[in-house]
Amino acid sequence: MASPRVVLFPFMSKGHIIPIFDLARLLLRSGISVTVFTTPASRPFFSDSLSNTNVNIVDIPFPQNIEGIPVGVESTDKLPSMSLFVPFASATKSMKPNFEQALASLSPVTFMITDSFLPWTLDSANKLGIPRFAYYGMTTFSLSLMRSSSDLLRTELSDDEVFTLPDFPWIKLTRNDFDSPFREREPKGPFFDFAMEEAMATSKSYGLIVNSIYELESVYVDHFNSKFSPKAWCVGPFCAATAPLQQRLEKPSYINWLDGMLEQGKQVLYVAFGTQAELSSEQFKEIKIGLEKSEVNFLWVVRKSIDEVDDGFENRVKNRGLVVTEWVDQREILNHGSVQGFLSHCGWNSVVESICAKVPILAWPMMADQHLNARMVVEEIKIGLKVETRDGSVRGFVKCEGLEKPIRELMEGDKGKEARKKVNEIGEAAINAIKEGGSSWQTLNDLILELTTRRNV
Ligand SMILES: O=c1ccn([C@@H]2O[C@H](COP(=O)(O)OP(=O)(O)O[C@H]3O[C@H](CO)[C@@H](O)[C@H](O)[C@H]3O)[C@@H](O)[C@H]2O)c(=O)[nH]1
Repeated sequence: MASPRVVLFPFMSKGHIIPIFDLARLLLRSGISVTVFTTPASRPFFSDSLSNTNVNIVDIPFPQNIEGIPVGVESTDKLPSMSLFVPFASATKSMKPNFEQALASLSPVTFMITDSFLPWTLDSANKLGIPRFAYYGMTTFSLSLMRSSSDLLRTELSDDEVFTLPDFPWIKLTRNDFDSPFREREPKGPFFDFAMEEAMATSKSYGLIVNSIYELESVYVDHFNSKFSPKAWCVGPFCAATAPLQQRLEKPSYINWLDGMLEQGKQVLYVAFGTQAELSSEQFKEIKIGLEKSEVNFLWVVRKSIDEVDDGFENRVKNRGLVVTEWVDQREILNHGSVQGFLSHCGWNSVVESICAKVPILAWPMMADQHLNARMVVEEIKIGLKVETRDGSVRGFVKCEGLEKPIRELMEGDKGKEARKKVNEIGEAAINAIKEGGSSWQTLNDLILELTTRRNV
């Protein structure tokens, strides 16, 4: 009998594509044939990352002539501004005819996992009688809190007024923990309409795939699955299925730099804010001062032009700090022996990667689900500390002092030590979850069995 075939279709954003590469590896390991959909400009990224696998890669043209979006931009990290997200995401709808044509030409597809940001793929799945799972880059912790808070957020609560939820009385939340437009009293606008379309398609899908681990958020997985549908399946951490590093002639210079730090017995703070967060110039300046004053060794990946950094800063910190403007292998950095802390925006992939590398986090959430992820990191699973905002509010400006103190605490203080101990324990459990007999391994097997039996009925 031919092996089951699964179709994967990530949204065109690095934070959504990268975990799907690892999910493909997890599925291959379970004897599944995998086809991944992408667009021509992203194809090289796919074929490089999946080169040592037999994943079938299909590219379909990305829509052209979308107002405001430069020609050739096929991934959100290349957008001139995140304000173009909705036109970009909405434009993907016109890929539907090509997607359906390619889908129909594949051998029978057992099920498909498509990004929740591609809600129109549900219709394609239904037309061809294929069960669709929506991939959410979020935790069930965030999903449960978002859904359970929606009524309270429609009341007169002020932005930083603390409230709790009857089902989770131990978590203190504020309106500011939720991103716009969801935190508004009367949410509306193009992004809200898009999110409603996404939620509607998800509610009619077969299930939700979550890049998390049952043990990490069992209360929230159980809550979600008892109150909402469709069912959320935690089959992560995907990154623990990552391919071993390939042989290479030369190491990137930042790895050589980290090697040097390790040889001198020095600990390094890794600083990176993902692919989407937009930092103001004022905020950028405070980071430089905070890093300089903290006196720790650091590797900072910036998405801004070097000119904004190059005011003598690099020269002043040259013996202990490295600023990198290129795309880096974040996992290799996090797993480097010298890296002992991560100043992170708490994008969910970064959190999972830090957990698997057993590196404690200094949380500085900026947008999307990041504030809720930061609550999970600091208050729920206690694997990190938080930067301090000037006025103590959730979204306040962070002055250099609000960075300097917690950076030192994370790298050298008792609270950092506790967080490091906790991340070691949780990291070990997370890595074990996808091994034979682990919770995610079992959940994925159950899912495959349910779907293959269903198809054979
Ligand atoms: O130079 C770089 C920069 C990033 N990465 C990788 O890119 C991914 C980034 O993902 P994430 O940390 O989640 O950040 P964002 O790209 O900003 O994530 C978006 O998507 C996430 C998943 O849905 C959300 O949790 C975030 O809030 C949202 O901003 C990670 O795998 C990183 O390892 C690299 O390997 N090299």
